[in-house]
Amino acid sequence: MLVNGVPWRPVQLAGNGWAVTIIDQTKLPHAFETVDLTTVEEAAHAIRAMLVRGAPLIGATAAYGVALAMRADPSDDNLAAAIEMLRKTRPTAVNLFWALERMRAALHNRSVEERAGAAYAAAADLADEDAAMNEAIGEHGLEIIRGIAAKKPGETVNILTHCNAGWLATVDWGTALSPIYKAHDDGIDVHVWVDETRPRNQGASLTAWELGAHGVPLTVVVDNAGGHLMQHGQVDMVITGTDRTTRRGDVCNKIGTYLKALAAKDNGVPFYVALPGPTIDWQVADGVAEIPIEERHADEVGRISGRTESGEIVTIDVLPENAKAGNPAFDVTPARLVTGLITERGVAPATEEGLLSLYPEKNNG
Ligand SMILES: CSC[C@@H](O)[C@@H](O)C(=O)COP(=O)(O)O
Repeated sequence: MLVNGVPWRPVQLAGNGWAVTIIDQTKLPHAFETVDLTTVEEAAHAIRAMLVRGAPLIGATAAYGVALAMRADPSDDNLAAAIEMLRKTRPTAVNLFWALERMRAALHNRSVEERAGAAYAAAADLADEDAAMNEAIGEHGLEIIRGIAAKKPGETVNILTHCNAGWLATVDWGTALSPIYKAHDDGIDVHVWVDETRPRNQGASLTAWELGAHGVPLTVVVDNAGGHLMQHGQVDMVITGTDRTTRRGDVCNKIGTYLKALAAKDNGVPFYVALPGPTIDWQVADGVAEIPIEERHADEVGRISGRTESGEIVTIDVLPENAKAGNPAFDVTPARLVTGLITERGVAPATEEGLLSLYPEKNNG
């Protein structure tokens, strides 16, 4: 996507051809700052501290982290150590583990002389594939939006989304936002309700920033507004991303997604989830019982950052002293609440049969 007319990916090779440039997403929307990662430790820190975030982007950054490690020391021991370090950064997005296993498979048979070059090539392939998959998700999702638009000619299509599943969360296009970009570019009158997405405000800070930069009309709402908007006919569909989708179609996404799905069910609003194939964890069936949910630091709940009128970025406390805060970062929406899964291969019902119809090579039963 373009930033001030310049094409950007949230992870890309630096001008020197070997460092890895990321956008520091903790600074958005107030400042667009980039950071050059030069070591695997820096890549691990960027994922853990959420300078980069979003399931596909976490995977792509980890892949480049392995490349940085191989440039420094291409030994077997260092390959294993780099993968182990990166595996521990965040527990929920399965794209991280998928990307690391793909890097291991691409490199374990390579000689140490070949490893660094092969690692950069494998990371670049993975990144390009992510961008292509997300663009395809956009095309399939566009058909759904077209269908809704056709039923209300001359009226706005109102779409609610949670967290940030746009181009900032991927290598390009995004997952949930990709169909919205396609619809907007196609001339469909779309408007997006953007959940602010406490505690880190990925909706208010990132989704609003990137949709706004592309000219897509949006309104930021507090996380609890969605049910009310749906009751009053102001939401035509919900689209979210996912960090891990089980083989039977349960979806794990940013905390609060489940409540939106319940409200959508109660109000007859279609609830779609957009994802590339690597976000499916074929080993897992029951998302509630089996997906590890990241518990993040209580400070994310107890503090809020923002910009003062004078332009200074400040962090303030919002809790009484000594109040305990809990911070589960994701929740699981059971498949029965999901209208459809929008993938790069098409749209499937959220069932094992539905997913296997799109990914028949995963059918080993
Ligand atoms: C295309 S991104 C899908 C998900 O990763 C996204 O919706 C999300 O929940 C991101 O969470 P985050 O904690 O910001 O990494």
